[in-house]
Amino acid sequence: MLEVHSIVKRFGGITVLNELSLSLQAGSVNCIIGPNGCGKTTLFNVLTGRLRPEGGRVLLEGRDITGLPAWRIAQLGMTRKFQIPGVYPELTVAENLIVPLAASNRRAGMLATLFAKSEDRLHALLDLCGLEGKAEYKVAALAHGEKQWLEIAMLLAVDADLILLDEPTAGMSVPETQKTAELVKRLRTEFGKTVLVIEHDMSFVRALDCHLIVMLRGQVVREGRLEDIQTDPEVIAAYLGGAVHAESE
Ligand SMILES: Nc1ncnc2c1ncn2[C@@H]1O[C@H](COP(=O)(O)OP(=O)(O)OP(=O)(O)O)[C@@H](O)[C@H]1O
Repeated sequence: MLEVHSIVKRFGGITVLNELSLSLQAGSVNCIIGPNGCGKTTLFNVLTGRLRPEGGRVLLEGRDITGLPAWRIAQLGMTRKFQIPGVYPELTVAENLIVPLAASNRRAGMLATLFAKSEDRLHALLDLCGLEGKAEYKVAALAHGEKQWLEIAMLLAVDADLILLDEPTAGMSVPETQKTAELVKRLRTEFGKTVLVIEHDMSFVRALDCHLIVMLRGQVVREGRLEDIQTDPEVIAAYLGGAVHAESE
């Protein structure tokens, strides 16, 4: 699905991404972990076209997308959630989903059947984000966690193949965090999506039970399952020690 080759990104004299490489299998869930400032969000900005790298290449399903504008990369099938919910607070839950549904149907040239087809998809999306009973609520009235789930469903509505989530559980309670992990897993199991998540919350990482990518100083230093990498001395020193400690507090 995604191949990243030797990406370099500098800000002034500081190299934030230092020949970073990684690849994602289609239909997999992956989680990037790493200490503050190691370049996780910068990587997302490069992948999605918000930042142009000084070196390296990004291939999406074999196609070179390096340096393309963000709107074009979104059109080609990569979509992204920021930390803060990107929802329309003055619209209802259903309306928030209809906007991206309409956009994706129009792209697919299905304007004539837009409403008939969207009805089924709308219900599937409401079910995914657990908001079927609140379809007519104004989004401004939702809890923080509900807004985050709604936005994940909005990403699914545009039908991109690769979904990037930047700290989707930030500001969530423990039950909300667990529910988010279940939702993210469903993106793969029910919808066949490839998912790349940045996350600090180790209870979420455990619940997600997925392929982990450990970043340190702008590079990928380890990959694997949590049980394999959590015993790695470099990972413990760099990140997991502090995170596991934070979880137990
Ligand atoms: N636009 C920018 N201009 C200058 N420096 C930047 C810019 N964006 C990020 N940086 C710097 O690059 C480094 C990596 O930042 P980045 O946000 O990618 O890290 P991160 O791993 O996502 O951190 P966190 O876990 O705290 O979100 C930091 O030192 C940050 O200050």
